[in-house]
Amino acid sequence: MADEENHFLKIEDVSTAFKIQGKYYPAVSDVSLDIHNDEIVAIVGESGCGKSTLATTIMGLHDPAETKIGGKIEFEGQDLLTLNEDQMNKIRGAKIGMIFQDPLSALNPLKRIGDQIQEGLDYHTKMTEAEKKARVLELVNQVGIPHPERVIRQFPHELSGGMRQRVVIAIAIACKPDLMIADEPTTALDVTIQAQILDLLKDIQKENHAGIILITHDLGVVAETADEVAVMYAGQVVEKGSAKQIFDNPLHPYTRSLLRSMPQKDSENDDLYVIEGSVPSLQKMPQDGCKFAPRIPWVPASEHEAHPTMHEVEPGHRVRCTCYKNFKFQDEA
Ligand SMILES: Nc1ncnc2c1ncn2[C@@H]1O[C@H](COP(=O)(O)OP(=O)(O)OP(=O)(O)O)[C@@H](O)[C@H]1O
Repeated sequence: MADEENHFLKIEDVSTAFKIQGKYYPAVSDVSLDIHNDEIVAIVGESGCGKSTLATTIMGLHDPAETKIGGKIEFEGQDLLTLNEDQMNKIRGAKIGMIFQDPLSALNPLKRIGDQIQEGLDYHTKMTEAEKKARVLELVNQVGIPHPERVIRQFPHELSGGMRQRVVIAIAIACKPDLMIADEPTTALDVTIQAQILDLLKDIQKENHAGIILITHDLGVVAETADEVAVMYAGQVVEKGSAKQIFDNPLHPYTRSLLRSMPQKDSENDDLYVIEGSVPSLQKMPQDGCKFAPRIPWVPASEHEAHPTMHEVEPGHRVRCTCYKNFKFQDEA
C-alpha cells in the first residue's frame, strides 16, 4: 500500500447538503478518504447513499445557491473547495477526468467522435493541429477501438454502447489526468463488455499512474478492480479498507448485507439475500445515532453508539459504530 506521503487527493470531513423547500439536508456527511497514484478506490453502496454527490462535489459541479458544502478536498496541494469556476475549469478535464454511467448522454450526438475527443486538447493544451490529430488517433487506439481513422469521423449513434463508453474514456484520459472519477462506468453495458471496460480502466491506470475513484453499486465490479474500498450508507462511509480486508473480513452489518446479496458465481441458488428496507430519502434520514439502525431493528440500541465514529480494527481497516461487534443476521443462530 502506498504511504501517507504520496496521497494526492485527500478528502477531509466533506459534507454536501442540498436545499429542499428552504432547508438543507445532507446527502454526504463528514466523508474522509485518501486516494493515491496507481490506486483504484471503489466507493460502493446502494442507490441514494451519496456516491454520485461525493463525485460531483469533488468535480465542483454543484450550484452554490442550492448546496452547502463543507470540509476540504486537497488535490495536489490546493483545496478544490476554495477554487472559483475558472480555476476549476482548468483542472476538470486536464487533471481530473470524469467518466459517467451513460455514454450516450455524455456525448454530443451532433459532433463527430474525433472532434469530441479533441475538445479537451483544444482547451487545455497548446498542441498544434497535427499534434492533436495524432493524439486523437493514439487515444482511439489506446482504448481499443478498431478502425480509428473511420471512427473519428463517425457520430455517437453509429457506435455500439461499449464503443461509445470507450470514446468517453478516451475523452477522460486525453490530457492524462492524475485522477479519474468513474461513476458506474459499466452499469449501462452488458456483462462481457463490462469486463472489457474494467480491464481497459485497469490498463489505463497502470499506464498513466493515475488514481481512480470507481463508483459502483456492484460488488462484483469492486472485486474485479479495486485496491481500496469505501462502503457508503446514508451519506457516510461506514467501512473502509483494502479490497482484501473488506471481502475477507467484512464487519459493518451494511457491508455484510451487501456481500450476502451478491450473486455467487458457482451457486445454483437464485434466492438472493435482500436487505430489508431501503436508503431513506434525505428528508427522512435519521439525524442522530447509527443511520443503519432502522434496518437492523433486532439489534438492541445499547449496541449502537450515540454518535458513531470510525474505529480502526486493523491497520487501514475502519468501521463505523460499535454495532458490528456482536452483529448476527436474524437467520443466524
Ligand atoms: N440536486 C439534488 N437535490 C436534492 N437532492 C438530491 C440532489 N442530488 C441528489 N440528491 C439526493 O441525495 C441522495 C444521494 O444521491 P446520490 O445520487 O448521490 O446517490 P448515489 O449513491 O450516487 O445513488 P445513484 O447510484 O442512484 O446515483 C439521494 O437521496 C438523492 O435523492
